[in-house]
Amino acid sequence: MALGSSARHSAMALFERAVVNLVRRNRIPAFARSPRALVQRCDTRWLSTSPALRNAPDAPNTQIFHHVAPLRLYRRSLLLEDRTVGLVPTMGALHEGHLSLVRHAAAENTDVFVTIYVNPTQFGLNEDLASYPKTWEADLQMLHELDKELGSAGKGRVSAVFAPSTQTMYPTLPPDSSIPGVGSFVEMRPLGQLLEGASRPVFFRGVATVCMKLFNICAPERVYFGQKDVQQTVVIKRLVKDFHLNMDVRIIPTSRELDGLALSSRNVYLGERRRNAGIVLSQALRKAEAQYKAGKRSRGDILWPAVDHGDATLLEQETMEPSKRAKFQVDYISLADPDTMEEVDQVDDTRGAILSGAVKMLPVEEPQEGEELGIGGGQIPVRLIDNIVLDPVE
Ligand SMILES: Nc1ncnc2c1ncn2[C@@H]1O[C@H](COP(=O)(O)OP(=O)(O)OP(=O)(O)O)[C@@H](O)[C@H]1O
Ligand SMILES: CC(C)(CO)[C@@H](O)C(=O)[O-]
Ligand code: BAL
Repeated sequence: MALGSSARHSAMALFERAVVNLVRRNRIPAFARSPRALVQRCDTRWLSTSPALRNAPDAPNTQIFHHVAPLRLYRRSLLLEDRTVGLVPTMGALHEGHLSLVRHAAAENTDVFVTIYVNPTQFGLNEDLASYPKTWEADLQMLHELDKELGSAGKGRVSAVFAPSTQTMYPTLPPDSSIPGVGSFVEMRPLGQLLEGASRPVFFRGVATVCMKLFNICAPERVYFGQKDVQQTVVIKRLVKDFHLNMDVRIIPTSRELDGLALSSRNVYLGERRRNAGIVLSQALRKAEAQYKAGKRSRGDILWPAVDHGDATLLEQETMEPSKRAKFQVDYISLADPDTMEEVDQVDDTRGAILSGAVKMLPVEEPQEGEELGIGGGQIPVRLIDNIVLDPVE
């Protein structure tokens, strides 16, 4: 008999409670208390369905979860075995940057949970939610390959992928992306309204809210975030501190292309012309960093070469033929305090600072026959962000 979705959820909750009670009262035999045995009855999917194959060293090891109850059950069973969980939240469309987070998580934990969920509440009403890249099968394949590699290296394994629906993540529907927004949200003010938050007003409300949910569901010992999204890392650290969340936050260095462009899921929309021009941001930030390394501490001294480089590159593009150029808008170049992301006039040597920037790559003009234009034919505007940490000086 098919159950309706709320009946299924209640059944799952009852099942979970029953199992936990049995485990507490020691009524579940040892073999059945293994994480795998416990979740096999739930609606999870293995990358391999054969138990014999799963036990081989390079066998598919990762379970896919779409619902909260079975994942919680699995998490609790890991706890009973003194295993630790490192959580890597993502929006999918995985690339080497994401894999680097997983590798770091596997080096410090017995089990890595990767979440794949394109969270609607962090996208404003006019942002690119609808066109955000979705590459589910390729993502699973990448995680599977990485898990095999981790298995042979004797590291922690990618034991769970959590890919919930929006109904699961937002039980009180619908999720709202409007300002001020109706729903249950976590917000950090003014931190979430600065820089990225100024251009994407609901972004950090959505990020903090969905991460709070993911943290509550997965109960990890450690959470892993990329340095590329620096303001997001500050928001997450604040979330963990202000809400007394019992987990450590790890920040992993930005993975880059050889020329310095930060890897990003949205890069697939750039195409060759915009990709070549998009390097302007990382170049500009490097110029400002060089000033800091040369002993400059005032805002003007540090930032002017970055702003100058942006202006000069833009001018260069504007004087090219429309069929060759890639125009962009600089949203901001910032020099900010590492804990508050508020702009600073002078860098305090004991605190250091964050150099960051955002540019919007505009749709390409006069696309050419045979030109590599990226997904969307070069017509989807692409927001690029990047940053450099200016370390405190001893
Ligand atoms: N180049 C990178 N190096 C290190 N971490 C990264 C990199 N790109 C993304 N991450 C991290 O991966 C996690 C998931 O990010 P997300 O799925 O949004 O990918 P993304 O590449 O940042 O996509 P987007 O195009 O939305 O910026 C975040 O913690 C993010 O900071
Ligand atoms: C942290 C995150 C997964 C929340 O949706 C997202 O903002 C991201 O991928 O950086
Ligand atoms: N990596 C941040 C997710 C976003 O841009 O929505």
